[in-house]
Amino acid sequence: MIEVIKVAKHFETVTGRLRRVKSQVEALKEVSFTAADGEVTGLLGPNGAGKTTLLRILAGVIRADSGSVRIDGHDIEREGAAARRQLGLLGDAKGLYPRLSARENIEYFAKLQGLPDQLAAERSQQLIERLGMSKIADRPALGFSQGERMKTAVARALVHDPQTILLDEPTNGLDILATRAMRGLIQDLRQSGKCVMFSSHLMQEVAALCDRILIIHGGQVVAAGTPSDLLAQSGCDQLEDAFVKLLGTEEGLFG
Ligand SMILES: Nc1ncnc2c1ncn2[C@@H]1O[C@H](COP(=O)(O)OP(=O)(O)OP(=O)(O)O)[C@@H](O)[C@H]1O
Repeated sequence: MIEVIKVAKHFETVTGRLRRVKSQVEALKEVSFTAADGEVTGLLGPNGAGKTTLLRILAGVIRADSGSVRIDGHDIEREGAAARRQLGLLGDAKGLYPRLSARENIEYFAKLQGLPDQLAAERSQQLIERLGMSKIADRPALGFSQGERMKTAVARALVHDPQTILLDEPTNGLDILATRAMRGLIQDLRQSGKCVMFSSHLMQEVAALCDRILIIHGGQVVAAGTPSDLLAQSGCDQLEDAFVKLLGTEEGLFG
């Protein structure tokens, strides 16, 4: 379960060589929500809405300026290690160690999470089978296709069997078959009682998979609820129209 209370985050940027100009980006402005176990929560918003920033804060990769986050009851500031044990993150970078094989990449992360060698090997093998990676499992990651990299990164995020799973644009760059496999995996995770949160700027993707949807725009939650809640809130009878109305712009949603 994820509990977020009034989380805010800004970034400072400096431009110009001769005359340095400082500016500030308010990436998140007092965002609050709860994401439950056994549900898929979609984080929907156009480019630059604050989705990646929010997921990175939830995963403890960057710190919020203010507000609080609890993962399965553990405060990410005060009980960071306990919170991170419950978390699997598929981040935006998906960097793999190029000289290690897919299996070694997965096992290495399992060991970083504190799994003993044998359990790390067993869990890695289970995920390799579940994700249909047997043919690439023992090849070095260097030269992997986008889909192969994605599968390895997903296995790595799930290898310690986390209760809460954060996926940043998990189908980005995947072909139709790989996208369907990813959707199946997300549904299986929900079925087994996990709390799954994933970000997307594609309305169709979120509508197809999510029990609850959080729409963010300009660093703020502009609407939240089940798909039928969103229809009721917007007064529309099509989800696509509801999203546009709640967001106040069509920008970036249908890319
Ligand atoms: N390290 C950073 N330094 C400066 N600004 C940043 C930084 N990270 C994010 N931002 C800014 O914060 C805002 C939110 O960015 P974020 O990456 O969270 O959006 P997003 O919803 O994930 O967008 P996209 O769909 O385009 O990936 C943007 O205006 C972005 O430029």
